[in-house]
Amino acid sequence: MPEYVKIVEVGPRDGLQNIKTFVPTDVKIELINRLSNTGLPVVEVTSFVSPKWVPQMADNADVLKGIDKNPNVSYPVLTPNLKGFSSAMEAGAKEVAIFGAVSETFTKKNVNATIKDSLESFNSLCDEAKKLNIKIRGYISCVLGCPYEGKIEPTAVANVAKQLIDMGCYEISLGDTIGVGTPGSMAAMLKEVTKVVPASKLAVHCHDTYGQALANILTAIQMGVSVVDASVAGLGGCPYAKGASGNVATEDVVYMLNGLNIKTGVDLNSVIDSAKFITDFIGMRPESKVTRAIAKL
Ligand SMILES: CC(C)(COP(=O)([O-])OP(=O)([O-])OC[C@H]1O[C@@H](n2cnc3c(N)ncnc32)[C@H](O)[C@@H]1OP(=O)([O-])[O-])[C@@H](O)C(=O)NCCC(=O)NCCSC(=O)C[C@@](C)(O)CC(=O)[O-]
Repeated sequence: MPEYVKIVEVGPRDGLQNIKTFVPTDVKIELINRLSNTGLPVVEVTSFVSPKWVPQMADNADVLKGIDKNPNVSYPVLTPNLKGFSSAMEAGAKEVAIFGAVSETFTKKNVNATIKDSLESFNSLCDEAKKLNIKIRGYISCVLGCPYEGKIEPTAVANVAKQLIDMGCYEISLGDTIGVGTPGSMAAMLKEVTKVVPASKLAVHCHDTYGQALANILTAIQMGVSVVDASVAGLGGCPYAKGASGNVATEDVVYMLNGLNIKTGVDLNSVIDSAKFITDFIGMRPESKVTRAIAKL
């Protein structure tokens, strides 16, 4: 087991992107500022995607420019293409994330391209990013199952992961986009992917649709993965993945890792306060069982 696990907070982006009512820019900024003071090392801020496709992220530049940048925190943003990349650069991004998938149908629905074309487009984006010394994180969606195509072969995940690493991604986040994985399928997928990309360059990004996220994360950690994506209050879901529900809650991941004596640097109570802040605003109960138990909600 690792001594330290890096938690990548995706709530302000993945958590909010699927919420239909527009969350005002100042609320997004306040959420990110609060999360930045919890000890989280990475807070994904927003996406520079088409506002027609994801209206909730239309204020991307204002959010990125408006937050108080904590020098101990990285603030990546999603960029689907060169247009998004150049807007992200204008707004001062220092790290970007590209997002591929292993399912043709999902890729068409999510970025309106084939897998091949989307990877070619990401390759051009990576060339630009490397010229500017911008760090690039790579996502792969549907690694344990696709809402449209069902079962996904681990070798297909390994193939895309290798291509993203070769493009210059420093880390690949493996997304169980619709939360259908189990410790069994997670282990089988990681066994294949680690043949071509070392576990030290992998992260897991688990949605909790079937209640398997913590078990899947523990499996990944036991196999050498030490980066875990999570979303405050368990908010989240890709708008282009039918049936996607929230990400694993950051509070639940921190609680589990605390119990394993694995350091995260994250203060659980501060994350719970951030979870209450955003769920009070949205008018929902936090999905996190830890927050519900501790805050008696
Ligand atoms: C990729 C596109 C843009 C293609 O969308 P398209 O419609 O094929 O794009 P296009 O190139 O034909 O352009 C159409 C219009 O969009 C504009 N446009 C084009 N690009 C941009 C941009 N970057 N920013 C702003 N505007 C843009 C472009 O200028 C044009 O404007 P118009 O002339 O009609 O006024 C679109 O499909 C898109 O934005 N998709 C993003 C979908 C998305 O954000 N999904 C959620 C994130 S992925 C996820 O959640 C999964 C993850 C990462 O969490 C991991 C997991 O859980 O699996």
